[in-house]
Amino acid sequence: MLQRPDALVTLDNAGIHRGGRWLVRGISMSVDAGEIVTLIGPNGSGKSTTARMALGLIAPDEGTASRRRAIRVAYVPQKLTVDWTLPLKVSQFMHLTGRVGADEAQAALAATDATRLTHAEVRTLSGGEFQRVMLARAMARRPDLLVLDEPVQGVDFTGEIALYELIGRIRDELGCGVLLISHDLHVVMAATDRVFCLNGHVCCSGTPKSVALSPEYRALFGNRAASTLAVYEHDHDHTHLADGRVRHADGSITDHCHPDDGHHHEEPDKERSDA
Ligand SMILES: Nc1ncnc2c1ncn2[C@@H]1O[C@H](COP(=O)(O)OP(=O)(O)OP(=O)(O)O)[C@@H](O)[C@H]1O
Repeated sequence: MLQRPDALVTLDNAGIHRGGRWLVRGISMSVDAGEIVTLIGPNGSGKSTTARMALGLIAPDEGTASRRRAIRVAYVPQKLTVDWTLPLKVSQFMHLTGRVGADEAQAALAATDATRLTHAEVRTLSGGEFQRVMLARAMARRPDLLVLDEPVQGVDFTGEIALYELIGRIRDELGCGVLLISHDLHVVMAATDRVFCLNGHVCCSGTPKSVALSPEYRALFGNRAASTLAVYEHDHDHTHLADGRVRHADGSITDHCHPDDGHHHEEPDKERSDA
């Protein structure tokens, strides 16, 4: 794969092998500065594993993972291991790990519309409020790369739209690259520049331009929502077997998927056909 000059992070044919099987394999992707990239795929398809490789938390057993030098990364994981029985105010939580100035913390809370939560107990926050605080905390570190694992988990649909808009604004303000992860995200905001669909490998990738908006959506959220939502749809035409082999639509079984498997019906972004 050609190294993209603006790439913050690049995975090239990267794979992770654990417990006698490949969790992901042949992953080639990158995130550029100022770009929002979304990983979608079913449970266990390797989204978090891929993100962890991109972050450098785990090293690929095959292929390479490279990051731009001196890159600042903020990672909002799917689960946080914090003892919520301890009283902890949002203001304290903002400074829990890493060096964040009081002004930066306040500015980030303001940017995520969470100023009024500054003195709230973290354990009393609603799902959407907590996500805003998590985003503020990540934003306050002024990262070059922001990695968000399931940022809309537990957030209602209207809140989901607002959060995606917020992530877009953070990208605009910081000029950072954003890697979003969602376990079955059919709805990706229009501001998502590229989508990679994983299923142990990159099934397909490209711009989320296969828009399929239902009239119900428009009725529910209005034109503003309609303009920010896109549905990225495709069909899988092969199945990954437990032993790592692949069963194809015609019933044949091979060791690997092939480029002509038919995953690639989504027109890849011509300039970015690096998947
Ligand atoms: N350290 C490990 N050892 C063995 N298997 C692992 C390890 N880490 C993850 N896995 C397995 O790898 C697969 C991919 O996991 P991963 O968390 O990357 O998937 P995901 O797409 O993020 O899933 P979800 O949508 O459920 O969060 C799963 O089957 C998981 O059980």
